Amino acid sequence: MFKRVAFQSYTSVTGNLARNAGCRRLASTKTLEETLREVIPPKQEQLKKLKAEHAQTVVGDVKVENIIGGMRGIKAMLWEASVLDPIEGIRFHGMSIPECREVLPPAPGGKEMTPESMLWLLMTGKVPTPQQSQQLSAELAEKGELPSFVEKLVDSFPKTLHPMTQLSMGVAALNHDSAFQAAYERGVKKTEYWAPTLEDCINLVAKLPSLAARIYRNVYYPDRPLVPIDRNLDLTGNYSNMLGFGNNENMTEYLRLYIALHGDHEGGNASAHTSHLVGSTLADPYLAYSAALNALAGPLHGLANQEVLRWQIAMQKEIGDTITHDNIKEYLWRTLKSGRVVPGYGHGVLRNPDPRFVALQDFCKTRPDLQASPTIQLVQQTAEVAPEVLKEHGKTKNPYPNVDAASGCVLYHYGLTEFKYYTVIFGVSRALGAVTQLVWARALGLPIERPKSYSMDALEKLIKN
Ligand SMILES: CC(=O)SCCNC(=O)CCNC(=O)[C@H](O)C(C)(C)COP(=O)(O)OP(=O)(O)OC[C@H]1O[C@@H](n2cnc3c(N)ncnc32)[C@H](O)[C@@H]1OP(=O)(O)O
Ligand SMILES: O=C([O-])CC(=O)C(=O)O
Repeated sequence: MFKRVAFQSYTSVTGNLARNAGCRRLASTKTLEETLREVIPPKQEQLKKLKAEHAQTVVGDVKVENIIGGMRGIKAMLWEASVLDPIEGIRFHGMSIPECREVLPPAPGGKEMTPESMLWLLMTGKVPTPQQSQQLSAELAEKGELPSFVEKLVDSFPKTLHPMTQLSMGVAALNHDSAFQAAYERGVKKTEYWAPTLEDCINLVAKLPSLAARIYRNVYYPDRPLVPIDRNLDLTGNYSNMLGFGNNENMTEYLRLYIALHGDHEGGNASAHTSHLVGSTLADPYLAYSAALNALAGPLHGLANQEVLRWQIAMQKEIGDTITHDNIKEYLWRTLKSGRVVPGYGHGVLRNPDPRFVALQDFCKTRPDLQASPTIQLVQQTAEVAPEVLKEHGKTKNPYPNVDAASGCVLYHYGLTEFKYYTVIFGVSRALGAVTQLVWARALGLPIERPKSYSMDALEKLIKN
């Protein structure tokens, strides 16, 4: 059994939410930048105080196992937008996923929180009003078009180039118009860095759907014309439209939830950390996020959602129509005995089922068409069997499903069957957290990242002394 209930039910949190939302919600219709101008000074003060009063306070030990174990467990980064609890999962400025789904404004006519609302929460720590969220949608739609040289660049890629490589290259090329880089060349003061960084970050988030949709069109449907951005739609409404799913409101709602949910997972995960590391050199946000996408493209991280679907479909083909727990168990053992990992299971920090997995499953549970889907049923049944098998296998510290176990099957059911594209959607999402940190790192004046490394000989010498 799970160690603790991963999160409260929607209804049980509603009472607290009204209070939380009330104290966080702004009465005004201030823009994102205006809101940031208000919330940055107290945070700068908080950091100053931490430095002055606690610079020498010890918060943990570093053991040899941490050094050789991928720095697992070392508390070593400042990250404002979210904190991951191994048992409860992610909290965005203290708010759980069900709480966010309850209070973050949806798109007009929709029910799911939008990525814009999530971005606002991540950046400011405040729940936006519906007007603020829609104002941000309008700003993103206005800035969403790609420069024509980036369109030409992306159109020149071979169809066989992985969509994640294309996304990373397209994002890097956007730095041609970086406001931060131009401001740096002009000699802008350090204390002013965050404003041009924010400008780049908003532009990046705005342009990601056009870039990602263009890659989808080029690779899979080269004869299909690309739909232009509709200034009246939210970010995901436009993305879904450009992908060719604009007439499927359920798919658009799923994408809103998916993109909002995958937005941030504290700072230590490989993509977020990469963005922060590269950004700490004062490389502009496009270069920092392009690097992050390369980390996301690894199969132990974001590419796992592609691998999960590939693996589940192969399982489906092999098992045929008689899907039983025993058949699934046998398939799981074959995967493990062949020396492969079970994609979508395990985690570097989590020690319970991922609440993002639970939220995506919850989306399926409320829709009979999704419940009837054989692929979704297979994913659900695998989640019932795999933890016991992985426990018996005895290696992974977390035998439960992570978000990638569930994210692809709904896309597949709605007709987005090209697995190699799945991580691109993750890439559209992860920008929310990465850009938030880039803005805050500049606002707080965080330094270049430079941990100390040791060779094994140097480590042995250190141990002897
Ligand atoms: C959005 C995300 O990035 S979520 C993660 C997506 N990735 C996946 O789903 C891929 C499958 N999972 C994994 O490979 C791992 O669980 C990771 C990469 C997520 C975490 O890695 P770690 O923190 O090193 O996991 P952990 O400490 O539990 O690993 C211990 C051992 O269990 C193995 N293990 C971990 N998860 C699995 C798994 N799902 N299947 C089989 N073996 C596993 C590890 O490979 C490791 O084996 P080793 O001692 O032979 O090297
Ligand atoms: O936190 C991690 O290491 C991996 C993960 O789930 C994410 O980045 O979303």
